[in-house]
Formats: sequence, structure tokens, C-alpha cells
Amino acid sequence: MGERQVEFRHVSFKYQEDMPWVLKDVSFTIGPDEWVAIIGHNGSGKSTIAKLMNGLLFPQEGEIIVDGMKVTPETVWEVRKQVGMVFQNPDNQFVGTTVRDDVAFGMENHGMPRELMVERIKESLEAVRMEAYERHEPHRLSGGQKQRIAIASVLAVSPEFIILDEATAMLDPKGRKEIMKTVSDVQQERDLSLVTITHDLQEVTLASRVIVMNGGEVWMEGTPRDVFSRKEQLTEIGLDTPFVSKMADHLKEEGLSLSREPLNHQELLEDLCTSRLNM
Ligand SMILES: Nc1ncnc2c1ncn2[C@@H]1O[C@H](COP(=O)(O)OP(=O)(O)OP(=O)(O)O)[C@@H](O)[C@H]1O
Repeated sequence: MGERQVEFRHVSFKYQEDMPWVLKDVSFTIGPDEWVAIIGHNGSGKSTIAKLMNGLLFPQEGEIIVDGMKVTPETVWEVRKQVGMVFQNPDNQFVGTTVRDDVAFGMENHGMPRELMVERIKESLEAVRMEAYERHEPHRLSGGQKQRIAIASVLAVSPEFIILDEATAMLDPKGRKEIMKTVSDVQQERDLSLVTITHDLQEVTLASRVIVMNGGEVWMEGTPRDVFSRKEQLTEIGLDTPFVSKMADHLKEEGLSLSREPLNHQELLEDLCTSRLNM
């Protein structure tokens, strides 16, 4: 087993021979315990990256390496043990008639022994705080609860990487916040690497690194603070910045000096208090 990382090496991909490239010479690495957000306008290739990472698609050029293993049709089952995926619409990911069956499904596919499955069902439902719902029918749950179960099903297989592809897009603001809190707790407790594909800028600020896609290419890479401080460049490709970041710009135009690009209200408030004290 190689180093714990996912690596895209000069990956180019198109869906059909006679269609244009959807990804062009994409290279990046996701290391252990990292939280990487992938952003970009519609059609920039984000979901395609997720599918390539998990072996749902294979590139025509370049290679994808997961834990030292090249992703090919032969290694795909091994790869999927390490790279779990949660999609946007929870209703499309349920297969079992009860929550318990559903969480067990991925493990059955990987041929796990029964005792281990029982243990993992319990642990992963506890991790997403859904242990009371083990015997419930998945389709009767709320959107946020369904996504928790989808996350539990992925956790049960004990992957090293979890990709959330617009996993909070169908939830209301409260549901989104709860899911992101669950995900962030799970990431810290289990030393996982996370890849979140999202249009929600608040979610992006939680990541340790951001990859900005544009027209199938990696256009920018950096910490959320780096990326959001380059507003003009982001606007050029039609991307927005968080509200608090825009507010900071207005304040600067009014003559206030701020020490850094704020990522949330708390940071902006702290900076404002300090600059007031220094006035
Ligand atoms: N199954 C498919 N067959 C053909 N073309 C596809 C297929 N899936 C996606 N595409 C095309 O590939 C390009 C990239 O799509 P992708 O879904 O990766 O973008 P995205 O950045 O995730 O977009 P969004 O933010 O809208 O989800 C788009 O032009 C899209 O139309």
C-alpha cells in the first residue's frame, strides 16, 4: 500500500470520442486529513472529477492514483473501499428497506464478515447521530436525516477519503449547517480526508484548501483566505465571494484597515475591534 493520498496526474477526460474534452490536463494531490473544496461554475468539470476519483469513470489521458494504486477497472473495488461518495439527491442512493439494511449494503458488497458489519452499523449511525433510526424506513426520513444515513453508509466501509458532491444542495440552511457540522466532526474523529464539491460559499470557508475549476482546468488553488481575497479574478469567471468578504471590502473602501481577509462574521468582528482599539 502506498502513501495515503489521491493524486491526479495530467488527467484529461471526455465523455465521448467525438465530444470536446471536459477535463484538460488536471493535476492535484489530496493528502491525509485534508479538507479540499472544489468550486467552479456549472459545467466546469467538478462532478466529473468526483466520478474519476471513485472509478465511476476512467480518463483517456493521464492517471489517477489512490493510495499508490492506479485507478483502473481491475482496481476499482479496492479503490471504492478507500474513496466513498455522497451525492446530491439522497433518494437516489437508498437501496435497503430499513436504515440498517441500507448501511449494511456497501459492506455486503465488500464481503465484510457479519460481526464486523453489526459493529460498523452501530458505530457509523452513532457518528452521524442517527442510532435511534436503525429500524426506520429511509424514504420516510427528512432530507437532512437521509443525507446523514448516506454518510453513515459510506463511513461503514471505513474509507480514507469521502467525496461530498453537492451533498447539502437540497437542504435548507439549518439542514446544511447540521450536515457540515456532522461531516467536520467525523473528519476530525476519524482522520479522514474530505473533498466537498459545492456552490455554498460558507461551506468552502471550512475547507483547508480550495481548488477552483474553470473550463475543465484547474484555474486557482489555495487556502479559502487566499482564494477569496482574489475577488476580481473570481468575478472574471463568474464566481461569487462570501457575504462577509464583500462586507470587508466595503469597510476598506470606507477607510477601515483590516489585517486579513475574514472568513466569517467572528473574524471580521475581531478585526474591527482590534482596529478600533488602535485608532
Ligand atoms: N454523462 C455525460 N455525458 C456527456 N456529457 C456530460 C455528461 N456528464 C457531464 N457532461 C458534460 O461535462 C461537462 C462537465 O460536467 P460536470 O457535471 O463535471 O460539471 P460540474 O462542474 O459538476 O457542473 P455542476 O456545477 O452543474 O454540477 C459539462 O459540459 C457537462 O455537460
